[in-house]
Amino acid sequence: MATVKTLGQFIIEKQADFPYAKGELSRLLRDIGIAAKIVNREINKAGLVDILGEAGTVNVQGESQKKLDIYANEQFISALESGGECCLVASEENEEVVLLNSKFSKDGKYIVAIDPLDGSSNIEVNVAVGTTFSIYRRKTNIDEEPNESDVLQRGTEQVAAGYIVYGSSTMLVYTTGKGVNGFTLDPSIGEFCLSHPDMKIPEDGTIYSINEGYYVHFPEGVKKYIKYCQVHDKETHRPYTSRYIGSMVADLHRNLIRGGIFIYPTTASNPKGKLRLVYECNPLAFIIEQAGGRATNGFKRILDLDVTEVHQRSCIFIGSKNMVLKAEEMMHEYSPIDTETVSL
Ligand SMILES: O=P(O)(O)OC[C@H]1O[C@](O)(COP(=O)(O)O)[C@@H](O)[C@@H]1O
Ligand SMILES: [Mg+2]
Ligand SMILES: [Mg+2]
Repeated sequence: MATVKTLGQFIIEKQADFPYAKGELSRLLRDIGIAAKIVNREINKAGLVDILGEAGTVNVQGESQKKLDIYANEQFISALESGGECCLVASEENEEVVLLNSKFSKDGKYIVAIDPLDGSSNIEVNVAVGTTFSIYRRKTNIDEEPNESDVLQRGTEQVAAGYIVYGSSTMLVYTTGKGVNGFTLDPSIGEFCLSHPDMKIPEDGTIYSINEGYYVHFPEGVKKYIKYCQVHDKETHRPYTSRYIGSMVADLHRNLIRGGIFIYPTTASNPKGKLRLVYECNPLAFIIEQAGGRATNGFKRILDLDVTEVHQRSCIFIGSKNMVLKAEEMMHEYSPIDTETVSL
């Protein structure tokens, strides 16, 4: 009989990969798993409880916050605070970084950046949404008060990252830099169980994922790439299929399993891109790279981008390696960046 391996068991087992590990990161990942279960419980019965709709507040991005954005944010922050391994949180829903001050967490060695609810526009319509998380070691000493500078680290400094997708099933997918593993929540035992070991994204795919509603505002290189995807060419399995859920986590998860590319370029309304580098692009880029894929801003590796602001935005080309390389080729040819004037 197949034995299940829970997330907790797997994390402890993998701790052996890190000779100096004392279990802090394992406990931190456990805390994120606990908050994910609580948020999942509310999402599953969203229509029955007063958790749908607007919260009546606006976040630092100028977006109106949904009740579920706020609820998820509170659940993750309180789980991290009571867990004691994290001393500071950067969240999409908080303008300032959140100092965790409980007697346990103030000495926490880790920083967590989080998008508590990704795909907010899909909450009310019962379409998959997600959570993303990124974990760093603090840069400030244990006797110093952690601050924003602890968050302004390049994606290459992540010690772990992952996402939770709340879809037809709920899955938690994460990496600590040694491959990517996926766990499905079994509601009957209330545990995330290993269901997708050692996930790899196909080097090529036939799915492209971009909001074509903004087509006229896209850089020429992106327009050319979309046309490339739509050309009829049996040999290269084109035309590709267009799929766009509108929840980045769900679009990425599909492409991780099937192969494909997700692009959120610069647009007229978002000249620097829409998605946030620290808690959307960096964690997903770490996952996709660890699964054998590629993630750039069309010119430079996402994980190498300098981080100067907590809510900084970036454009992103992410997914199957050869598809991203092709899109970059188009960007270099049709939308070259003058690196003299534009810092990447
Ligand atoms: O509606 P658009 O402009 O295509 O944007 C959709 C994108 O915005 C997001 O919803 C932004 O994330 P949040 O919902 O966390 O703000 C992504 O999940 C998604 O990929
Ligand atoms: Mg998001
Ligand atoms: Mg969000």
